[in-house]
Amino acid sequence: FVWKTSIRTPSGFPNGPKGLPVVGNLFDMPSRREWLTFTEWKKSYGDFIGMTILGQRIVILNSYEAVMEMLEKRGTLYSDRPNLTLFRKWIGWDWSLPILPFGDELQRQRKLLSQCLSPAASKTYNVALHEQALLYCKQLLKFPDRFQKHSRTMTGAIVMMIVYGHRVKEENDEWISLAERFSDLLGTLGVPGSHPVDIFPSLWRLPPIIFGSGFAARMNLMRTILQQLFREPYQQVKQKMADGSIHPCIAQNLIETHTASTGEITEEKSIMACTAVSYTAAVDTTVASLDTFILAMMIHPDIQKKAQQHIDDLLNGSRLPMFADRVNLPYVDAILKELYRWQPVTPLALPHRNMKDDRYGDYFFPKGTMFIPNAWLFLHDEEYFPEPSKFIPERFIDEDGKLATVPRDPITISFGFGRRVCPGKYLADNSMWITMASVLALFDITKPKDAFGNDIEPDLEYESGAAVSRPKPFKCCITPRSDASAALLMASLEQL
Ligand code: HEM
Repeated sequence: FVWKTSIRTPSGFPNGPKGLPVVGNLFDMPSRREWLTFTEWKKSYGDFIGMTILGQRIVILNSYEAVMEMLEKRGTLYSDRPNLTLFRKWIGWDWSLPILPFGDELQRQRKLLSQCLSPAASKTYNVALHEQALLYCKQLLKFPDRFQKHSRTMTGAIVMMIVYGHRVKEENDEWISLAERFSDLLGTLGVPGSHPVDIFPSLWRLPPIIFGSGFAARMNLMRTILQQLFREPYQQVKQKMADGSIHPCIAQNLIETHTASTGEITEEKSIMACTAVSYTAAVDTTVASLDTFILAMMIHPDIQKKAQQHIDDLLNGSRLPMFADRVNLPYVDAILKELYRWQPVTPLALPHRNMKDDRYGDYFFPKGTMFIPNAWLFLHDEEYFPEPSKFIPERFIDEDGKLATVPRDPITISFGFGRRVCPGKYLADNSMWITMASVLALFDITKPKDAFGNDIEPDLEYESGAAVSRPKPFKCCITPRSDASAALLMASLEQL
């Protein structure tokens, strides 16, 4: 213990808060909205903040240029992940792509996903995305107060359809319920990497009951659910392929392209793993983005009206927006970029780790250092985004009313970096665009009123979970813009 926690800071390692003997900076680490503290610390420590927590060296990267050089250009060196022993050993999540260490399995899974989620491949899901956006609007029409629940249902339905060709039931879908149960349990485990077994990995050899019977029961339950999520939807795809009832989907595509002439499916475990992780990776992130969209439109009626005007000018109320209209609706895209910038869903991306000693300028980083890129800071840099706390989509529109080319496009920052960049980035972006365009065309989003007719102001503070930042629950009014828009939605749904 003493050896592990008393590793001396090597010369050239960046400065940071002083910390205590043995525990290091354990008590300096902010427990919520860490990116704001790291941004504040930049004033004292600069672009690199070096810390040690119980022997683990950590560097906060407050410099965009350093992130581009280290995580992007020297990507092979900086693509490992911290060793999340609790996930890997106790709940059996060692196959999960976001936590895989750098190596063959990571590369295999990323290659499989890029075959199905490249920019070109992502376009093939546009029909399914459009359909789900319309169904989402139908739910908004029926039960506007439950907009946050509808965002979750829609995103889950998109993933299950695209990944497994599974059409979810409106209520109590077995896979959605299981995946949601797993997400809820995950939320009870605290910040990944903070459990004693993550800090002292050899503890995993002891039974989890040393942390209490409730904890051990949770570990067991999570392990069981994960096994089900890993195997069963995949087996169902194989079954449906055999009886000819499969809907085109990622799992089917991967099975077909990896079936040898002998009938053997090569890389089958990796196919099962990269499909099974999609739900967890996609839902919380996309739902948080949609919540931010609704919130931003509610508190900026002028921006909402302007976007609606653009849509009306193009379509004259004759139909709802389609993907083909995207090029002619740059203002909707500008709103999306501003959402990624204003309240990034993953303000610190996910931590990376270096696999060899390295130097950057005068700094020295020993192998195994954990790097946390402060994406929030890069997206709130006044030099690139004046008045960064304000929601101003016009930053991304040029003099001709087209999308401007900007030096820091938020989409290149808010989905992470280098060889660990989010593989679902294009799918998520397309899904956000069609949902936003459909909602803007059909609904007015306004603040709710109190008993005296006054606007109820939302709490604009965000909650931070394990990696995702999302608005606190809020209320809003979502009403059809006119009788004609409700009729247009019904007509569009009939054409599906
Ligand atoms: C708005 C929605 C989303 C946001 C903001 C987002 C953001 C991110 C970020 C920041 C990372 C970490 C990158 C890094 O380590 O540098 C990540 C990783 C990942 N994302 Fe997303 N994501 C979104 C949606 C999706 C979707 C729809 C999918 C799948 C269909 C997905 C699958 C993944 C996977 C598998 C990883 C792990 C990659 C790895 O470790 O190599 N994400 N995402």
